[in-house]
Amino acid sequence: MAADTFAFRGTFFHTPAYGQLEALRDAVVVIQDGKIARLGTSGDEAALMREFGLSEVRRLKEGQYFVPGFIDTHVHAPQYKFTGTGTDIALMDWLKKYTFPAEGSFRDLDAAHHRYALLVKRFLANGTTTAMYYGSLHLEPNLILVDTIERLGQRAVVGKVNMDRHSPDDYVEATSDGIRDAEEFIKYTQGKKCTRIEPCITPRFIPTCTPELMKGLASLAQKYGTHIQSHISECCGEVNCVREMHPEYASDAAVFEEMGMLTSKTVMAHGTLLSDDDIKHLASRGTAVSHCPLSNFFLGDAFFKVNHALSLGLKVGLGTDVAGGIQPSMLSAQRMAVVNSRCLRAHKLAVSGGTIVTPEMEKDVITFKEALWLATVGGAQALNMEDRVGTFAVGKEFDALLVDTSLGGTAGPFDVFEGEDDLQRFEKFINLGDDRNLLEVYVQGKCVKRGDSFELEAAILKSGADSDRAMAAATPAEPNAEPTVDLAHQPASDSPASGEAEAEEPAAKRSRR
Ligand SMILES: O=c1[nH]c(=O)c2nc[nH]c2[nH]1
Ligand SMILES: [Zn+2]
Repeated sequence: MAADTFAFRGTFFHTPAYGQLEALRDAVVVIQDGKIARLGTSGDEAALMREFGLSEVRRLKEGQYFVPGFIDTHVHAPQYKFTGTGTDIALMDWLKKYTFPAEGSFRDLDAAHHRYALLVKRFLANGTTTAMYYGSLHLEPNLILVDTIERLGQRAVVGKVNMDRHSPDDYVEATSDGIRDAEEFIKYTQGKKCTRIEPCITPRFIPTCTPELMKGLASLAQKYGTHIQSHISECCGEVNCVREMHPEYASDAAVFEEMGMLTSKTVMAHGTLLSDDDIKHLASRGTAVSHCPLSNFFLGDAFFKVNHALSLGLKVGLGTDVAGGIQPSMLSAQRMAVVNSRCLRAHKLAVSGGTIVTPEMEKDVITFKEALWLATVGGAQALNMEDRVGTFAVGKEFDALLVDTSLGGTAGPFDVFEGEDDLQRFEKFINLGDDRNLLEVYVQGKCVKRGDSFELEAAILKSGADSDRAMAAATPAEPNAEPTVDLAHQPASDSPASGEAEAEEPAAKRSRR
């Protein structure tokens, strides 16, 4: 048996169609070279073992299931630092007060290294096998983010943030520098030839980007075939600001269209204030929206209507939008998507002033099955990865979570009672589960997290190769003080005393020697 060929027998849950939860029971799945090579039934087991030279097929225990890995289509990597705080103000002030200072502090590359290791581990532990990340403005911390993702085994689309106006003096770039650094970031990321990691063009949002910058970035996206991400029609403050800045365009979508930003590899976050015409326009370009329900509750001012957008042909994925969204978990995002849809129904009823729930009101409601589809297939579509991930099918890469629903009592987040079938157990996991239920996390057929161990990093550590780097990453120093970066007065090459991580020389520094 080839070392990279193995098989499982058990129940695999996935959502091949919107709202359809399929349980492949007593299935035998053979994984070879990271991909699903065969998907059979228990009756095929002996033949599959012979065909692939397998000496064993691992059987899942009762209450254990596989589900496709979750795909988070919108995360601000540096904002993980303040997730769970700063929830008191609207977007434009929130950016100034919390976000820009936090992102700027990643100029301290040791801190960046330490924080990004914690971020990627947290997301993998919560079952996010693929993430579309916003990085920060400065080039070097973004290279560290890419290195960290590579080392820990996550699949990701990563962008260096660009912003050349209406930004703080110490967190802004000249247009030409921004385009140059974005290109350097793309080359660095593509140069790794890591099939799990793809670069992305990332103009922060229209208010902080000149047309010249956006057009230059769109050319780069075309030249290198990259993804694009930004924010669109996200809240009243942003939309009103864009209308003032660009009275010649009817909407954010019209601005992005003119800048060449709407492609079939573009993901726009939020879209709560998109008109039907905008949605149809995005759909005609193959552009997706990342629905970020929890963040929309805090910063978005309005509901994104998932079912309505899908009915207009839009691609829709799900995002945590850390840190506008305060929970770094796609299980939480799924629950919030359901709650969002129920709020929409309640809102329509309230507006009607009556006590009759009409079929029209019901149309917006989604269940956990639709939410799971958004977190897997919808995300895969948004990232143009549908042929690779999102469901269990022959030829797809094995990105999967081994879920255990049998942790009872205080060892787990929920209890299972007599007579509950596997569908009920699985629904409990989606609605109540957390990282404790995730025994193993697979990306491209590799177990990247098992129990408390991050397996790729542990292997580097064990092999002794690059051991200083692996050691530092495996045991990051705990922060004991706020970094004292004063971006207004400190040159980029300075290393401010941060007290966070001191052990490792940042990979980006070394890689550029
Ligand atoms: O939720 C958000 N988070 C951000 O960082 C951001 N920047 C622009 N618009 C944004 N929205
Ligand atoms: Zn965002």
